[in-house]
Amino acid sequence: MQEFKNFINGEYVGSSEDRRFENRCPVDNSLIGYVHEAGQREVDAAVKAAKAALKGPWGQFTQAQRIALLNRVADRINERFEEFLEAECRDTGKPRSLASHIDIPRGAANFKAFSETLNNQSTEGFRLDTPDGRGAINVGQRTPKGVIAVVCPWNLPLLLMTWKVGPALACGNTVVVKPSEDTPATTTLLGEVMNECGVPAGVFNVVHGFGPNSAGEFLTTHPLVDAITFTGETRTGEIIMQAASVGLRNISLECGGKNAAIVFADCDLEKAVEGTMRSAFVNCGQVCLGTERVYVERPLFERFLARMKEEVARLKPGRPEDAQANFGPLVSHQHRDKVLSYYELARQEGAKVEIGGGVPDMGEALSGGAWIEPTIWTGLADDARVVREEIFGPCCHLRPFDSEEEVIALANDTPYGLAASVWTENGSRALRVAEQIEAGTVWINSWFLRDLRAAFGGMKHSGIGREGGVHGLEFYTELKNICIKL
Ligand SMILES: NC(=O)c1ccc[n+]([C@@H]2O[C@H](COP(=O)([O-])OP(=O)(O)OC[C@H]3O[C@@H](n4cnc5c(N)ncnc54)[C@H](O)[C@@H]3O)[C@@H](O)[C@H]2O)c1
Ligand SMILES: O=C/C=C/C=C(\O)C(=O)O
Repeated sequence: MQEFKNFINGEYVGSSEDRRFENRCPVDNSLIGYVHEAGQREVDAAVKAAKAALKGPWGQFTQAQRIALLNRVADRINERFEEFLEAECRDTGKPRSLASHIDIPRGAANFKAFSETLNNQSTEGFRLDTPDGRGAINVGQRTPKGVIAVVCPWNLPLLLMTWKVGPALACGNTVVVKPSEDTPATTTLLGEVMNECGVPAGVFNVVHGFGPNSAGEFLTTHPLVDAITFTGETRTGEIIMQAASVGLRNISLECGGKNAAIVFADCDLEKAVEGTMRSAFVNCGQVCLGTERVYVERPLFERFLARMKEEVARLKPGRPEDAQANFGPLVSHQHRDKVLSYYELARQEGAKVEIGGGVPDMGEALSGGAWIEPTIWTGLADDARVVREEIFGPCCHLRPFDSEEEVIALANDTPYGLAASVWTENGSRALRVAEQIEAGTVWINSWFLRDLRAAFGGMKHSGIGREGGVHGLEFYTELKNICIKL
C-alpha cells in the first residue's frame, strides 16, 4: 500500500496530525494508498524552507546553471517514464495510450520549454537625454518573485503542475505545490527526481490536502508566499484571489470554460469530426480546453451529427493498460455524481439524448469504477443550464446555425472565455471568425495543438493572466529599472 507523503526541504514528511486520507483508483475503486494531509505546521515548514532556499545555494545559481539543472530534471522524468506513467494512470484512470503521448511527455517538456525563452529574451534599455547633455541609461533587470504557491487540479496532474513549476524555477523562484487531493502520485514522485538531480533542498516542496481549512487554504493565505498560480474551477479561483489580495500577492488564474466548436458546412468533414471528437471526449471530457458546445452550419448538421454518433459508438472504455481502450473513467465517484446530475438535468431541460446518457455496464471487475457513457445531446435551448454551465465530462450539445453573425453571437454568449475551435476551408472566414471569438485560445482546423511559446490563458470567468513563452516571465519575475547617470 503506497504512502503519499509531503515533500518538505528535500525530505518526505508524514502528517504530524496523523491525518491520512485514502487515494483510490477510479478504474475499479481499488485502494492505491494513503495521502498524508499537511496541516498548518507542515505548510508553514514548506513555505519557510522555500523562503530559506532563495538565500541558499539556489540563490547563487546562474540562469545557465538553473536551465541546465531543469533540463536534467526533464531528462530524469523521461528516464523514469514508466513509473510516472503508471502513477498517473492509477490516479486518474486515463488510458496509457493518452498519458504516454500527452501527460508524461509534456510533464517533462515543460521544464525545457522555458529555457529558450529565458536564454533569448532581452530586458529593456533606454538612453535618456538630460539637461547637462551627458544623458542617462535605463536598464531593466528581472529578479525572481520569491516563493510561488502552485495549486493544481486533477485532470492533467503532472502536465499542469510542471507547466507552472518549470518556468517558476527557471526564473529562480522556489515553489510549494499543492496537488489535487484526487491525484497526489506524480507530484509526490517528482520530489525524488528533484533530489536525484541535485536540486537544492527547499526549492521544490509538496504539501497534500484539500482546499478549505486544509493545505490549499493554509498555503494560499500564508504571509510568506510571494505569488500564487492556480488552475482549477472559477469559483475556487475567486476564493484564492481574495486570499492573494492580503499582502498584494500577484496571481495567475487558469479556470473553467464552456468552449465552443464552430463547424461550417464547407469544412473538411472528417477532420472536423476527428478534432471535435477529441475535444469533447478525450480524457473522458475532463479537459478545460475541451468542447461542450458544438455549433454546426445547418446544411451539414445531420451528416455531422450522424458521424459524431458513429464515432462515439466506437469509443472503447477499459483499463489504462488495455491497448484497445481509448476511453477511461471520470476521476472520482464524486465527480461522476456531478456529471450524472447534468445528464439528468439535460433530460429535464428537454434534451434529445442522441447517444449515451447513462452509466455503462463494465462487468463485475470494473463495476466499482467511476465509469460513464459518452453523451451527445441536441434540442436544448440556448439558455439551458446544460448549455451554459461547465460540466467537465464526456458530453456535448450540438446545435445548428444559419449565419456567421449568429454563430459568433452564440459562441460568445457565455461567462467563460477560455478556448474555441473553428472548422472551415475558407481561410479568410476562419480568421475573421477567430478574431471575434472571446477566448484566450482559438484553434482553426485543429484542437489542442500547443506551441508552448504562445500566450495561454483565459478571459472573462476563465482566468487572469497568460502563461507560456515570454508571458511566464511577467508573472514569475519582478522587473526593476536601474537608471545610470552618465
Ligand atoms: N484553464 C485551465 O488551464 C484549466 C486546466 C485544468 C482544469 N481547469 C479547471 O479545473 C476544474 C477541475 O479541476 P478541480 O476540480 O481540481 O478544481 P478545484 O477548483 O476544485 O480544485 C483545484 C485545486 O484547488 C484546491 N482548492 C480547492 N479549494 C481551495 C481553496 N479554498 N483554497 C486553496 N486551494 C483550494 C484543490 O484542492 C485543488 O488542488 C475545472 O473547472 C476545469 O475547467 C482549468
Ligand atoms: O485541462 C486543461 C488543459 C490545459 C493545458 C495546458 O495548460 C497546456 O497545454 O499547457
